[in-house]
Formats: sequence, structure tokens, C-alpha cells
Amino acid sequence: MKYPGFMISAWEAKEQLQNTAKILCFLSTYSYEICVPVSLGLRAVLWLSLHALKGHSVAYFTMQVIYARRKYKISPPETKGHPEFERTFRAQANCSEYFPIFISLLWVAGIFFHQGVAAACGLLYLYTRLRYFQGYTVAAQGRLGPLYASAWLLWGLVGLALAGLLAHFLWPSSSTWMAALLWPLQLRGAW
Ligand SMILES: CCCCC/C=C\C\C=C/C=C/C=C/[C@@H]1O[C@H]1CCCC(=O)O
Ligand SMILES: N[C@@H](CCC(=O)N[C@@H](CS)C(=O)NCC(=O)O)C(=O)O
Repeated sequence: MKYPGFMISAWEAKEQLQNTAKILCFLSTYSYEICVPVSLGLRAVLWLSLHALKGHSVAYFTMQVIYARRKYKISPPETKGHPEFERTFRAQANCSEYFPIFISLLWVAGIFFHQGVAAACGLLYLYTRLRYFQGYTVAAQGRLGPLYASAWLLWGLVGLALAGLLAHFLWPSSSTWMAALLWPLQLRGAW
């Protein structure tokens, strides 16, 4: 019997249904094995690029102070002499003050909450710190917006770190609501 072009026989329909079921079965069985290395790779790339950028920005801020010293002929231990130098000097000092806080929160949030989420916050933090530095070297007022943004991100990391630590130490059993809430975010098998 001849069917119009858009129709298929019952046999073909059954074939297609079976094939679809096989594909779904395959995906549901192997998606874990496929997704875990992919997300591990993504997290590794995020984490490594974050630390490369962090090293780069610390060096960049320091170099800017060195260049400003040369430009305005202000030798150590002097830290005064020109407003632009003073702002550059303070911008670098302020970023350095916050880096130990940032790094500790980043690692605790990364280990106990989720590496990818922490790395994303960290990248945003570095971006706000770069804007802080550049804003501050131009005018004192220019530092404030990025500073507030960076403070929000730090508090966000405090929240993630606390949530991760609470889930880890207070509710180690995976049956609690906290663990259940955090489970999809936790690194499966990575920690
Ligand atoms: C453990 C987490 C620590 C998170 C750090 C939290 C807060 C620190 C960040 C921001 C502080 C901003 C303070 C801004 C001062 O109001 C600005 C003074 C401006 C006075 C003016 O220019 O006239
Ligand atoms: N060391 C800082 C501690 C507080 C802080 O981070 N202040 C922010 C907002 S006023 C800032 O941008 N300070 C400028 C600076 O450290 O030169 C200060 O002396 O102000």
C-alpha cells in the first residue's frame, strides 16, 4: 500500500519510537559520565583563569605605582608629591588590603559551596577591582561605585562560604533539607 509523503507506516512508527527510546536510554545512562568531565573541565578553566587574572591584576596594580613613581619622580619611602600618584598609590594599597580577605573567602566558598559559582564571583570581583583602580587613578570619586560593587561580591562570597561550611559541618547527612538544597550545586565526586 502506498502512503502519502507525510504519512508513515505503523511499522516505521514503531521503529522510530524504539530508536527514540534507545537514544533517551543512552542519554540518561551516560549523561552523568559525559557531564561530569565537561563540567570539571569548565570549572578547571574558570578556576585557573581566575588565578591567572588575579596574579596579573596584582602585578598590574604594582607596576602602575612604579610607573607613577618614575613619572612624578617620587622615590620611596616618599608617598606624597602629586595627587595622581597619591591616588594610584592608595588604589593599589586598598586593593592589596582586600586581597587576603578575597582569597580566603574565594577558597572556602570554592571548596565548601561550589567551585564554579565561587570562580564566577571571583571573576566579577576582579573586574570591579580593576574598575576601582582605574576610577581611583582618575578621580577619588570614581572609586566609590566599583568599591560598593566589590563589597557586595565579598558579602556574597561570605554567604556562599557560610552556607557551604554549615552544610558540611552541621548537616553532614545527605537527607537534610540543606544538603538536598545544595546537592545539585556540590561537586559530585570531585571533592
Ligand atoms: C568580610 C567581608 C568584608 C566586606 C567589606 C565590606 C565593606 C567595605 C567596602 C566598602 C566601604 C565603603 C565605604 C565608603 C565610604 O563612604 C565613603 C566615604 C566617602 C566620603 C566622600 O567621598 O565624601
Ligand atoms: N584603608 C581604607 C579602608 C576602608 C576602605 O576600603 N575605604 C574605601 C571607601 S572610603 C576606599 O576606597 N578607601 C580609599 C583608600 O583606601 O585610599 C581607607 O583608608 O579608606
